[in-house]
This record gives sequence, structure tokens and C-alpha cells, in this order.
Amino acid sequence: MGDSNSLPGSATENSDNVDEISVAQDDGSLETIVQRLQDSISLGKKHKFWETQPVRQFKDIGDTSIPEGPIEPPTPLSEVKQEPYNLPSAYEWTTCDMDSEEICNEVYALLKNNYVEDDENMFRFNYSKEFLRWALRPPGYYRSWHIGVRAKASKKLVAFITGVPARIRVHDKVVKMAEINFLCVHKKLRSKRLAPVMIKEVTRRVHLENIWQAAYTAGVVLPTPVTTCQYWHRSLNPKKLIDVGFSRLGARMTMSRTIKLYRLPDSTVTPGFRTMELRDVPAVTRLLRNYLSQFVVAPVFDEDDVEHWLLPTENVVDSYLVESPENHEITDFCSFYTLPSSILGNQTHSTLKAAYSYYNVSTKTPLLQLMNDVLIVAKQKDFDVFNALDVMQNESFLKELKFGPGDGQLHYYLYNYRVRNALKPLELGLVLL
Ligand SMILES: CCCCCCCCCCCCCC(=O)SCCNC(=O)CCNC(=O)[C@H](O)C(C)(C)COP(=O)(O)OP(=O)(O)OC[C@H]1O[C@@H](n2cnc3c(N)ncnc32)[C@H](O)[C@@H]1OP(=O)(O)O
Repeated sequence: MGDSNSLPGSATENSDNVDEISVAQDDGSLETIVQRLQDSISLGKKHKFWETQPVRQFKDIGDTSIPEGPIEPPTPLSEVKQEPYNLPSAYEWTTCDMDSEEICNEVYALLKNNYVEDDENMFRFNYSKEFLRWALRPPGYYRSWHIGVRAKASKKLVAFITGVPARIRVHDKVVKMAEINFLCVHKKLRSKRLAPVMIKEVTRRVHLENIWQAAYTAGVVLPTPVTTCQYWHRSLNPKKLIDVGFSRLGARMTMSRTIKLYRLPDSTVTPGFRTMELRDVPAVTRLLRNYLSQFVVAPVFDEDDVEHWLLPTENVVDSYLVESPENHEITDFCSFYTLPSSILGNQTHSTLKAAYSYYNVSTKTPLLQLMNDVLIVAKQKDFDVFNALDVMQNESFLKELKFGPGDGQLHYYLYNYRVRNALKPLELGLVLL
């Protein structure tokens, strides 16, 4: 969620000392955001749409007199607009039934050809159909929140936006929200102000379900991030990553030294490390709920959510846990999702196989060891790269496990909910796809 939406790839340097890599770090602090705000004002950047929305505005940064919580109260349901917003006359709304193979193919193709690219246009996210079905049909999902736009004449799908329901805790308040994702406008229809109409339409349909808040991520700066995170990349197949331009050979490095630097053991080291199964859902739910309670913003998962989001689904999500060989207690957990990117314009390779760190919990096994074991299984499963955000406790293992910082940022936002202070990435316990 996500980025979910930052760059699909970005050059990571390979040097024999990963600690050497220095990229301007963004700590998500108030100062950093104010700096960025000043930069964008000086560039004359206005947000004609976002200035009209109930989101924290740049001008309010630093104003601690405004209380934390909803920016606008809910309107009575009878006052929520009953008809869809107007589209330009050549286009019409469609609700996308993700159960339908045909519709799923159309959504897949729109995103495959038009969704998020890195800044240099070398890679584009290629979410699989199984992944889209998983991401869009969690417990309690609303079909009406899977919104498409078609050209009236050709019936071609040209734009898309989605929401799924979630319970998200902010400090001590648990709020029902929509997680908004997969906003996409066909490349030929860009810059025509279609995105604001799509956002207003999804907002209307969320309101009709009596939900008034949302969470989303984006690679672009909008008013106003709750926090700003950075992707880190751990090479698993360095030769391919260098060949396709995802990373560069570090100074004073040869290919063979680089391959050796990133080599991993053939098998995992933690006794009791195994794949999560259906029977583990109650124990994993307890472990995860307890772990996530320490973060300022985090999802509140029940057993149905854990079964949906974390029980392994082939080529979509992988989860592992540590079961104590002595007392069979489940003490640790880790997971990643599968999100390949198309490699644009390379003769030899068409797909970059990327794993994205999802939720990880360590209570007995050191997190560093747990994540090293995950890297080993990801390598066994033939992933080219393992990506992780600097959220939760991830900073504690990134450098040591030879992750390098990416060059893009992922901003997290809340709609119609004001958080008093910007968060540090390590205070965030939420991963959007
Ligand atoms: C209570 C329930 C509430 C539910 C809703 C909660 C909010 C959900 C918000 C959505 C969360 C989405 C989460 C994801 O999926 S993030 C992934 C976004 N998708 C992509 O990056 C794919 C490739 N790009 C595109 O398809 C288009 O460029 C998009 C569709 C992104 C914009 O189309 P286009 O380039 O043709 O522009 P326009 O002329 O129509 O419109 C320009 C306006 O749109 C604002 N814009 C641009 N990009 C984004 C963005 N990523 N989030 C929010 N707003 C964005 C922009 O600042 C400007 O407004 P303002 O600056 O003038 O004010």
C-alpha cells in the first residue's frame, strides 16, 4: 500500500562496505517536512484539489492548538451525495468485479502498462492477478470500492482506484478507515484532472458505508505526510540487478567480489523456523497484536484478518514463524509479499522478482537472525531483491544485513484525521501494499 507506491527500483550501490553508502536521510521529522514545504512554496507549487480536502494542510504544521482526531465530523448519511460525480462526457463509471476473470485481466493490463514507475522510467510495478485479488478482497470488503472508468465508445478501462476496509489505531483510538490504493490513469489521459474526480468518487462510496477516514501512501508529496519512509534494497541476485541497471557496481568492486559479498547460506539457521499454517492463526494473531501495540499508527488485526493477510498464498504472500522445539510456543514471525516489476526496454530480462518485507515480530529469535533466515528463503525462492521500508524496527537490521538505501521516498497519509506531530518511520506499524 501499497507502494507500495514508491519506486519499484532504484540504484543501490554495491561496495564492500555497505555502511559507506550515504544518501541524504529523511527522518520524517517536522523540520524535514517544513523544509520540504518551503521548497515547494518557493517552487510556486499549489494544490488546487488537496487544498479543498479535509487533510492536514501545510500551513497548519507546527500549530499544536488543533487537537488530534477527525478534521470534519461525519455528515448524516442522508446527506451523502447519492449519484456518482460527473466524468468528462466520453467516460463512464464501472464497478470492477474482481471475482470475474475477464475484469481482473482488464485491471491487470491497465496497471501493468500504466501504474507506478521509478523516476528514470526503467521499472514499472507488475502486480499479479492473484495479488490484486488478495489485496482487494480482504474480510468485509466492498465491491463498490473497486472503481473503474471506461471510455464510453470503446468500453476500454482507462482508470482505476480502490479502497478496502481496515481498523487502524492512531495513538489510543481505533478508527475504521479505507485503505486507498491502485489509483491509476491511463498514460494518454494524464494531467486532465481525472484523479481528483476519482478520489472524490471513492470518498463518496466510502462515506456511504459510514466510514469517514482513510490511509494511503504515495511517492509524491501532498498535504501533509504523517511520515516519510525510505525503501532499502538487499541484493539477492546482484549480477542481474547490475545488468538491468537496478544497481551499480560499487567503486573498487568487481562482479565476482560483489556476488561473494551478497552470497547467503543454503539453509536457514533458526531451530523451529517453518512456514506458517492455518492452525497457527490464533498464535500469530496474539503475537502480532501484542507487537503492533507499541507503534503510534498500526492496523488492528483479528484472526480473520491474519488468515487473509498473512496465511501464505503462493506467489503473493509468504509467512514463516519460529516454533520452539521444546514447548512448541510460537515466538517469532516474519513475512513478505511478492511484487515483481517489469523491466522496461532490456533485451535480456523482462521481470525483476522482488520480495517486500511485510510484518515481522521477534520475541526470542534476534530480529537480525530472523531476517537473515527470511533472506535465505527469499533467495531459495529465486527472488532478485528483497526490499524493506525503514518502518517498525527494520532499521536495526538493514545495514548489518547489507541492505542499501534506495533513492525514492514513500509518504504515508491519513484523510480526515489529524495526527498532532509527524511520526518517525520507526513509530509507524503499518505496511500498505
Ligand atoms: C473517507 C474516505 C476518503 C478516501 C480518499 C482518500 C484519499 C486518497 C488519495 C489517493 C491515494 C492514492 C494512493 C495510490 O494509489 S499512489 C499510486 C498513484 N499511482 C501512480 O503513481 C500511477 C501512475 N500515475 C498515474 O496514474 C497518474 O499520474 C495519477 C492517477 C497518480 C494522477 O493523475 P494525473 O497525473 O493525470 O493528475 P490529474 O491531472 O488527474 O490530477 C492532478 C491532481 O492529483 C493529485 N495527485 C497526483 N498523484 C497523486 C497521488 N498519487 N495521490 C493523490 N493525489 C495525487 C495532484 O497532486 C493534483 O492535485 P493538486 O496537487 O492540484 O491538489
